[in-house]
Amino acid sequence: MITAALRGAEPLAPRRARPAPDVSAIGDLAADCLVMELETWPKPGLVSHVDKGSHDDMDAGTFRRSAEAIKPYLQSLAEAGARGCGMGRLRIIGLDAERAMFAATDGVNTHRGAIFGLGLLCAAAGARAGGLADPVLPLGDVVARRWGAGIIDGPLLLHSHGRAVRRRFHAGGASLEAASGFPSIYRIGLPALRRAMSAVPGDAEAARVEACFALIASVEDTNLLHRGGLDGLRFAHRAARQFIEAGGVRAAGWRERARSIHDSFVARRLSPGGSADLLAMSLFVGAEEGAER
Ligand SMILES: CC(C)(COP(=O)(O)OP(=O)(O)OC[C@H]1O[C@@H](n2cnc3c(N)ncnc32)[C@H](O[C@H]2O[C@H](COP(=O)(O)OP(=O)(O)OP(=O)(O)O)[C@@H](O)[C@H]2O)[C@@H]1O)[C@@H](O)C(=O)NCCC(=O)NCCS
Ligand SMILES: Nc1ncnc2[nH]cnc12
Repeated sequence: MITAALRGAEPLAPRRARPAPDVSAIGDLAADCLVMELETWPKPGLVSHVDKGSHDDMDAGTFRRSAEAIKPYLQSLAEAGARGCGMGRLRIIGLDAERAMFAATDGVNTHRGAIFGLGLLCAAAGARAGGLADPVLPLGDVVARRWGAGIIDGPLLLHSHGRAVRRRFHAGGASLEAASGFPSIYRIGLPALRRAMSAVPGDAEAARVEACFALIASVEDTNLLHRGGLDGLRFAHRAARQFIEAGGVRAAGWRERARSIHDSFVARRLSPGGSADLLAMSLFVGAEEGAER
């Protein structure tokens, strides 16, 4: 379902006007993007098809079950967007998706952040497919305009690591990212994907690695703050920035360097789950809007 250019060896298609997407395909595409994120290695500290990174309570199978379980809810969010639903309705579907995720993973939090961010982007894609949003408006702007205020004014989760560290470190987290129209996707994730796809055509996994490192280098990831505090966040930013500044996946020996950074995150038990989610969202937006845009 995901575009061949993002999955494998084909070059990107030239930029062109696209027909309105089919609402019924949005949930499948979003779930495919979650699997593409999983199937990216080396990703510092994160779970992949190769290893469990800094985690001992989840592996690739846990993530695959989770992606499959939340797919129908991502589709429901797209349909709700196409019907013009407000944030209250989206939140109810999002909370149902969280319950389905926990049931599929025996209580492990694999995709709570992705349900939130990717779910809102699915709703935006639905609104666009349903003719309720300007077809040339980026999906992030659709989210910010239609649901930004509802996101900021929404109820807080009572028991979340994110809430505690956001208070302690004054971090914005997933809500601010979404309410601001996903600047990390448009300024960092998508440009990195495009840059790497033209530098190493035919290696879509390398492009995903580049985007993952670029995101880790700048995102204020509440998972890193939760596990490593400010020192952990700074360590992650520095290591990922050095990888990108050394040429990223365009430089000879990049895979060994990326693997060694992955090992250094595992040694510190750091896991940038927010950046992993933003990688999946960048793939989704790239496929919906054209990664070459
Ligand atoms: C509004 C919510 C997002 C509130 O959630 P929370 O209060 O937890 O807020 P955040 O701290 O903002 O983080 C939520 C998750 O978002 C990901 N994330 C982190 N930083 C960012 C960022 N800067 N930008 C975007 N996204 C970010 C991250 O999710 C991923 O990591 C989780 C797995 O991590 P793991 O290391 O396993 O951590 P834990 O299991 O928590 O602990 P330990 O293992 O360390 O013990 C996983 O969820 C990934 O997806 C953050 O965790 C939202 O949840 C909410 O209100 N939901 C209600 C439904 C709703 O409103 N839906 C709207 C329509 S869909
Ligand atoms: N691949 C991954 N590993 C760990 N946490 C994540 N959160 C989202 N994707 C993840």
